[in-house]
Amino acid sequence: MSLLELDEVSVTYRIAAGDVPAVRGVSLSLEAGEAVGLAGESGSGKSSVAMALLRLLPRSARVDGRILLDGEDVLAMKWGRLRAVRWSEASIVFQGAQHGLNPVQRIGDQIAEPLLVHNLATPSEASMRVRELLEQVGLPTWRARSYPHELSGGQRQRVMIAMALACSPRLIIADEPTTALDLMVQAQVLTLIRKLIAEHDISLLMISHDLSVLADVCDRLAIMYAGRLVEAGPASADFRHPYSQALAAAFPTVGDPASRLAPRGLAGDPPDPQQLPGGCAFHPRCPVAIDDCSTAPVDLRDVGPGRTAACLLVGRSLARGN
Ligand SMILES: Nc1ncnc2c1ncn2[C@@H]1O[C@H](COP(=O)(O)OP(=O)(O)OP(=O)(O)O)[C@@H](O)[C@H]1O
Repeated sequence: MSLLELDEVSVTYRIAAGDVPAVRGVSLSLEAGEAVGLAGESGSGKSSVAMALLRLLPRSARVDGRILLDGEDVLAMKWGRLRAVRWSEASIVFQGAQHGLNPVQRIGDQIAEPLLVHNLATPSEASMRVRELLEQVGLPTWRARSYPHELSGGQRQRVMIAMALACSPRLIIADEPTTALDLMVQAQVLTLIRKLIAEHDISLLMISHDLSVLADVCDRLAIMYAGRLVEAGPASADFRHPYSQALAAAFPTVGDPASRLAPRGLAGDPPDPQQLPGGCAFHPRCPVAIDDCSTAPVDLRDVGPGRTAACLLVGRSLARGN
């Protein structure tokens, strides 16, 4: 049994202007000990997937499909069970540490909070655990008495990671954990994440718009476009879907400043979810699209060992001369 299984998961926001289909039928599984990356441009629905996993979406969002965490149906959980699952079985590290920390509470108290709220430790056990966690994320133990504004962005992100580890969850969901950081600090935090998931046998679902960041940490990658998965496969192998290829070309290597300044291969903008093009939603931006791409429905299908892609043209690539 997979640790996490998403079966045809959709997220629809209801707003005054109608329904926003942000996530459309995403199926994905994550095995124990595995690190899976979820990539896609801004607005592709990655964060909506992450928030749906622990039912953290606003009330305006409707989630359909099934989400199984260690075999248990997250969408059917009673409130008390859901609270127990959050932090202890799965926790989230959010984008930009500054949003996740309370500015008027000491770092140590914030890390201890999930342990105390879940009755997993006495106050003295919790403060010992806080020291241990600070060491694990590479911060001196005296930092427990600091306030968030006394820390750099990288140090705050380390605190967020310590909080996520506090209750020893089996799964960590990391949503753009390094996006707000400068390149050197980004590399240090990625190294830390790699080390912690290996040492503690934690599964990771990591979300980023930057495929090179994900490829650095993850075993498998799944690519989203306009709310759908367009490709999933091993992180090491070559991508087959034209969108994945364009995204990979836009971010060729971790921390390459040139690629940030001049993303290649991705002209135009993603579609408005309320006005999705027919056929393959990527066809208006696709450099190799043919007429059928604008009309024919495209589902994920096997295109190689452990790899699926939703593109009519994959497999016809020789004929296209690529
Ligand atoms: N509360 C909301 N109400 C209405 N629409 C929303 C809401 N939250 C997100 N959306 C829309 O859902 C779509 C997917 O957004 P989401 O944040 O999941 O994408 P993302 O890939 O994580 O992007 P980013 O990297 O910018 O966070 C977008 O079109 C977004 O505008």
